[in-house]
Amino acid sequence: MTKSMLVEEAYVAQKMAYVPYSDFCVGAALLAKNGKVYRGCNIENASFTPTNCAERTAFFKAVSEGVTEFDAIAIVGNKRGERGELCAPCGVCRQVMAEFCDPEEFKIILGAGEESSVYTLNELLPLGFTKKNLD
Ligand SMILES: O=c1ccn([C@H]2C[C@H](O)[C@@H](CO)O2)c(=O)[nH]1
Ligand SMILES: [Zn+2]
Repeated sequence: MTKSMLVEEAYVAQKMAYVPYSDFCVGAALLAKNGKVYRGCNIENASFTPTNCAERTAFFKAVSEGVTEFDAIAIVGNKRGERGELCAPCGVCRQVMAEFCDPEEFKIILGAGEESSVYTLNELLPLGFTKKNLD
């Protein structure tokens, strides 16, 4: 599974975004260590706060099927009809990543068209609070 293949999977996921309030469509494709890809889209709600980001949709699909080890996630996001800019994960999604992913090994791939940038969790969530703090 190459970087660009995973970004393409994120674009497939983005098509399912349920976004009647923001019109901001996000897709994520989470690559598990077992080789499976879990796709997620954002799902909004009239009550706003129940909205789930694409990244967490992908994580919760995987974890709810017993899969908890991951290599990478690709994320794409843009307003409907606009050309994609890089879409970085929100703080809540970074925290969910920190629960399951190695801060240096897990790759966060932000895609926009043919372009992509890769980050580690340590770069996007420095000094994070994790289960290590509870030991
Ligand atoms: O990384 C992000 C950032 C935002 N959103 C969603 C939440 C909401 O539906 C819309 C606007 O914030 O985008 C995501 O899914 N992932
Ligand atoms: Zn989020």
